[in-house]
Amino acid sequence: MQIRQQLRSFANKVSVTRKGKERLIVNKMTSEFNREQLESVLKRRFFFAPAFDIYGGISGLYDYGPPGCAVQANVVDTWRKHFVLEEDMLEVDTTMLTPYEVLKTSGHVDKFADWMCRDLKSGEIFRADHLVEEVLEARLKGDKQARGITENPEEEAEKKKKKKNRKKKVKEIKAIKLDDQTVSEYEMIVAKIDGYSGEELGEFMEKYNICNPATGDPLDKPQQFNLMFETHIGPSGQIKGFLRPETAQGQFLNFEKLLDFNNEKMPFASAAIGKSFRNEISPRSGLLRVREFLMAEIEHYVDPDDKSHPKFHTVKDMTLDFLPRDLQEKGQTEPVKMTIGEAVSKKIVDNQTLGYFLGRIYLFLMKIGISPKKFRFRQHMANEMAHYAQDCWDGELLTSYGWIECVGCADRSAYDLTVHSRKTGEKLCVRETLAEPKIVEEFDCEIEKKKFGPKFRRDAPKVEKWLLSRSQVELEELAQELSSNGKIVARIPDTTVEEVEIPADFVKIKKMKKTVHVREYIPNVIEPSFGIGRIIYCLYEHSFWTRPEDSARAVLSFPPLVAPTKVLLVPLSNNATLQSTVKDVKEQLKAAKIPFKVDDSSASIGKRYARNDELGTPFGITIDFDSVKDNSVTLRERDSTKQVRGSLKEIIKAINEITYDSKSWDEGVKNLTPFESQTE
Ligand SMILES: Nc1ncnc2c1ncn2[C@@H]1O[C@H](COP(=O)(O)OP(=O)(O)OP(=O)(O)O)[C@@H](O)[C@H]1O
Repeated sequence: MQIRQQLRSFANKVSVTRKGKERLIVNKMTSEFNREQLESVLKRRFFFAPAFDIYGGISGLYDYGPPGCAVQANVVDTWRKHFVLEEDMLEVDTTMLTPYEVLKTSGHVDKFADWMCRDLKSGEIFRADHLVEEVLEARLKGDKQARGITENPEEEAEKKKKKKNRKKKVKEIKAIKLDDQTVSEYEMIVAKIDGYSGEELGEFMEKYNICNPATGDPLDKPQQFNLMFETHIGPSGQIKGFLRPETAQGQFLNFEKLLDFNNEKMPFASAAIGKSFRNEISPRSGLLRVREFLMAEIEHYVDPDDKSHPKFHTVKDMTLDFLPRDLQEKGQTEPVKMTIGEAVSKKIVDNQTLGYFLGRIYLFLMKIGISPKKFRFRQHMANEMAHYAQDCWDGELLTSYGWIECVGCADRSAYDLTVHSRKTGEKLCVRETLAEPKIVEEFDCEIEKKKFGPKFRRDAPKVEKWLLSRSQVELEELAQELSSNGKIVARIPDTTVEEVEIPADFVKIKKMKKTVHVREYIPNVIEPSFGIGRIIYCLYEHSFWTRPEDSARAVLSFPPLVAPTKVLLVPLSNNATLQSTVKDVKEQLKAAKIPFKVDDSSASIGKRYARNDELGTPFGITIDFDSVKDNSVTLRERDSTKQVRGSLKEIIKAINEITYDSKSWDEGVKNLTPFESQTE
């Protein structure tokens, strides 16, 4: 929820116990998990690599290689089917280049920023909150050491092992005892680190003497740094713009066209998948904090008076891990298990539509292979959210860097449509014909049209349009302004003057009884927002393990649905007799649209399988001399290394059912013959 976090100057402080940001210090994974080994596999097998590598790279920019691309394509495909198709969403593809005006109106130009501070000597730049956090955590750790308090020995050993390879700002931890008061102050700051203003961070830096941790040189006061990449559109350099920091604004701006496309029916949702750009001050933790990343966002438009969801019953009995704000306020970090139905009925989750999407987000993540044990929904604290947001939950995944926000799900109220409507004068609202006409008391705006031309000249149509498109709340304010000042003074978009003065005799704004046939409202927006790259990195961690009998043999246990290649085809040997069968099997796999790779190298079958376990290939088909005789092949399952034998037709059927119909291995191969093999 970047925009909500960045717009928190509206809601200054966060009293959150500890948001799961990347933690360079605490590795909460099981002791078997070895991040260096995973990273080495991902690098060696070219899942991804630093962009512009041979030029030295630029931090926060990465290229995906063939397996990384295939995983991404499969995750995006699953997302599209799970949300866009199953939920009848309207997908749009909007431009990444966004004019200044749009992002000024949305609040990004003023508020989409983090705090940075500069080393006065070397010019090195630090992200202020990360720096304060890391320095204080290091001092707290030094204090524990000085007091002889040891942490979990397993974790300690793991950390020592990794310490050497880690590039950290805080290089050394000195065992220095702090007084109790300082310890509790440090702990409180670290716990609430997400919510401090630049001024407060500056005060901590001064009070606790926080300098460049590597050199001890002094740092400048924190300055706000806008995270958007600025550019100019067109050769004149006159049109200022930005690379978009989220896809959401492009969707809001198309609201009217989408509503029309949907035959004016509500509720409905738009969706977009596309790159977003954020000039992060200190990109780190691999794919988790980068400067260019793929987002998949949904904007679900709903009646503010009725946030029920027709399919809520399909998720209401799902039990999930929730970390609500009241628990966080009490310092609790353990989530509670609850059904979505209970969370909504107790108003822990604000409404059914939000609850419905929490359920759908969870199901999507499980489908692509995220571990249910490393997932939780954490609610934003009341003052962590933007002032307009009604409720907001982050889908967080546990990684070796700690709990990481991978999906945000917020009720953004009517904020975005309202600000864009105000700015452009376009009504971004829903008009619903009422079953029965209603008598209502409403503000009405009558204008003396003939007076507008002579006074406002070219601006006249814009002033008229602006007045006639005001909402009820705005009309009430304008009526008060007219009665107290005798005129309206307003900034009206695209007029030739900065402020327009409308005299009292040009316009009458009065409350009157009216019979209305139409109800007009600005919809609220429920927004699930996915960072695809972050999710994929978590999937890599959650899928990674090594064979107990040989820790050098790494496996990526992707579900077949998202695995880059589904089948490894291995001829038993290079004997020419097998060639025509191999060709035949290839053709049949192609016809069945099953992505496969052939490994006909001279390496042993076991080695060939092991190489592909690292790529997460879920199935192996072995072609041997019996295959030539009777067209039977063996099928090997990556995780269990179990094998079965059957005709190629039966094997293809089993692969398809396991991959695309979510059948388990046992179910998929129940009619095939178990096969004992010495190949592993
Ligand atoms: N720098 C980034 N690199 C990779 N993914 C990101 C980055 N920033 C945001 N995302 C992804 O986009 C999703 C939606 O963006 P949102 O604005 O909610 O994030 P955010 O709250 O700014 O994240 P953070 O607090 O970690 O910076 C996040 O849940 C995350 O998955």
